[in-house]
Amino acid sequence: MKRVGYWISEKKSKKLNFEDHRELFRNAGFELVKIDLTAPLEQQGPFDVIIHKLTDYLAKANEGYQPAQEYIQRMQMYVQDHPECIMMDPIDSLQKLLNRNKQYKSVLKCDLLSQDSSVFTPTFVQLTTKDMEINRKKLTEAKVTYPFVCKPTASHGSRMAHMMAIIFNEEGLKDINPPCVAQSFINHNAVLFKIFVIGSKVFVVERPSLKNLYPSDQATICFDTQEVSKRDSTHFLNQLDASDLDSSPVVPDMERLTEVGRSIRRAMRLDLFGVDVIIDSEIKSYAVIDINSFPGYDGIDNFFDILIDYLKDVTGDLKNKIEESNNEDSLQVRKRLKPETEKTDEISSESYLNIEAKNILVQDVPNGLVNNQYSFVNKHSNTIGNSATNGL
Ligand SMILES: O=P(O)(O)O[C@@H]1[C@@H](O)[C@H](OP(=O)(O)O)[C@@H](OP(=O)(O)O)[C@@H](O)[C@H]1OP(=O)(O)O
Ligand SMILES: Nc1ncnc2c1ncn2[C@@H]1O[C@H](COP(=O)(O)OP(=O)(O)O)[C@@H](O)[C@H]1O
Ligand SMILES: [Mg+2]
Repeated sequence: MKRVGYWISEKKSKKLNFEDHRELFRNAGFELVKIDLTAPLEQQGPFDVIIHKLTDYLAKANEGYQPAQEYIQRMQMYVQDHPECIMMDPIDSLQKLLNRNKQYKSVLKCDLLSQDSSVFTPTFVQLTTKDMEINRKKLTEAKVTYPFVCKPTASHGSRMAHMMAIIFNEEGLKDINPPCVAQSFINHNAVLFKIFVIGSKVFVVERPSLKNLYPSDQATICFDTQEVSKRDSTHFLNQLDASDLDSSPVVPDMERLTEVGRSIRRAMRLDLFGVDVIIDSEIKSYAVIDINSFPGYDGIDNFFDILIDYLKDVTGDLKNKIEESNNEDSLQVRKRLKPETEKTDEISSESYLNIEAKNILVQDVPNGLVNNQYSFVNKHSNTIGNSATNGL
């Protein structure tokens, strides 16, 4: 029996019904061990794999909160002392997510952004003062355009991380609340695509998003992101204006969305994460606007089966390769091996798109070729039918 150490918050554990899946893990040969971060890890191990969402503690540790620093250090020491233990989403990778400025800079380094001109991250700049002149200059230099979204620099660690403002004009610069990242607003017909990644598997779920917005003399709008992009959000900002209702519906290129997930995985060395992507309603380019560690996977019904398959992958073939290697520090070898496994896995990976929260759309990409025929699996009736891309 392989031992899987895990640490996620109580809230997340309940949301995912994590504990109810112990039996499923056991039947697959994995014993789930809940990690107690307040106690030494050596006595709680050994762990073959560790899965976690430590972003909030890491944010607190960065702020100097001592208990959180101890928890993070405990985890890091364990992984350092046990190179045979595979830690998903290493702390260094999480650090890049916690600060939106660093996060967007990391996205810019993704190979996909240099290879595919239709994938981008909207222009952004970090603002650290309320001084309107300084901010005006920085925004101009960074080519940030009106309207823009002001996002707290810290992406995790408190409710404030999700309180944002949309600034429409120069007068609105007085509403900037530093430290924040200002990012050009991209009109996307109020449709958000959440890419959910579980190792080499990539899923896409459609969500409501913000309506199209234009530069104007209107006052700054403040909003809580948790109210606008959930499956059932019905915020006034989700309702497209009548003049935008006619614009053509956004049809996602599943292969491109899948590649966004893979490319970010390669660049940021993450295993369990989500990417928020919007498609520019004018030029149809794909904008990466947010990366989340261990998201809710809402809409991925068989999340645990897929996670278990991934655990089998990383504790099976990959681990054998690591153990066979005695030339180098095995942790280093593991780090270099990850992209290799990814390449072979790519052939078998599938993408799922949840349409109107009822249908799961399965895209077949045989041998990496894009196939325009999709199969809808209705979750309620289990019936299967076919539809072409433009039938969405
Ligand atoms: O489930 P958690 O741990 O509260 O984290 C949520 C979660 O990642 C959520 O993603 P999703 O499940 O809705 O895809 C994130 O939503 P957004 O991408 O819409 O912001 C939340 O931000 C996460 O909360 P937190 O920032 O506390 O990690
Ligand atoms: N640059 C942008 N252009 C248009 N809409 C955006 C942009 N950035 C964010 N949004 C909207 O705001 C929501 C929250 O932004 P996001 O960066 O994902 O914050 P959070 O980390 O709180 O999820 C998104 O789901 C999307 O609806
Ligand atoms: Mg988001």
